[in-house]
Amino acid sequence: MTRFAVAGAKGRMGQAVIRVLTERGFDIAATFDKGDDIDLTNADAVIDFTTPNATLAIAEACAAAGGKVHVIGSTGFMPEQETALNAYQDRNIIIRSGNFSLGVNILMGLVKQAAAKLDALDWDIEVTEAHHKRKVDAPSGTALMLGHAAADGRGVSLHNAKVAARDGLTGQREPGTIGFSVIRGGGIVGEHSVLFAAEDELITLSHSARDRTLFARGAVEAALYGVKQSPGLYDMQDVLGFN
Ligand SMILES: NC(=O)C1=CN([C@@H]2O[C@H](COP(=O)(O)OP(=O)(O)OC[C@H]3O[C@@H](n4cnc5c(N)ncnc54)[C@H](OP(=O)(O)O)[C@@H]3O)[C@@H](O)[C@H]2O)C=CC1
Ligand SMILES: O=C(O)C1=N[C@H](C(=O)O)C[C@H](O)C1
Repeated sequence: MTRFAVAGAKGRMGQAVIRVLTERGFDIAATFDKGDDIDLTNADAVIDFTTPNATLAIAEACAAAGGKVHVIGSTGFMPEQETALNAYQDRNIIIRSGNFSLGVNILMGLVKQAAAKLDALDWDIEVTEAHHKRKVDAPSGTALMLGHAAADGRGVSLHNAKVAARDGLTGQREPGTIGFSVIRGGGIVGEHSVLFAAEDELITLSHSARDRTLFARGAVEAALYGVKQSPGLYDMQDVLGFN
């Protein structure tokens, strides 16, 4: 039976993961938080919802322990942190997603399809996300995944198309850009929508998360998929068989 370690165990997601593992009767070999030793000796897979810096330290610990399944839910990585993390794919089985829910992973396909069909000169794309007041990164990992799906559909790079902030005398909307808006408040678990706007009609594709347990369930499924894979970089689309 797969033996799990849980990183960020006292956090909102860490607690949800421990609940799901306990309900399903899995062996929790280790739990750790900030300041604790990362001992992965007795674990096959670590589920990690922490911070980018912590995730890099955990990737190193996985590699030092001979290569482990590293399920990464942490968001807010800077480009250089992404590069550093990707370097571990030769040694670890990395399964990383900004959102482990089934719904968001289906939404990504729908967004890509719509973006491919709607002419960039006539249809503007705007991604909106809302989260609880304690979230520290923006736009959310999910919003960025949806932005990438839209950009892929259009055959452009999100890096070039992204407009993440508007304030003051912004000038008119640049055709072909993909805009992001961010709301933070209260206890919102996670709301995402992608608006396709033409002069006379609008399409909105959206997802609403009502409970963190759904992310935790997805992460556990990702780990169970990971123990059957070779070292490499995977995402939730692979786990769900969508790739
Ligand atoms: N991909 C997905 O489906 C989802 C991703 N997330 C992402 O997961 C991350 C965590 O979210 P959430 O649980 O709400 O955040 P929390 O702040 O509640 O939890 C993060 C936990 O990580 C701990 N931590 C910080 N540094 C380290 C370290 N070096 N080693 C081990 N543990 C550490 C924190 O401890 P301390 O408080 O002491 O600093 C805290 O317990 C965020 O990036 C969020 O965006 C969230 C939900 C779903
Ligand atoms: O921080 C959160 O809470 C969440 N973070 C993820 C993200 O950045 O998209 C996933 C989910 O929306 C909740």
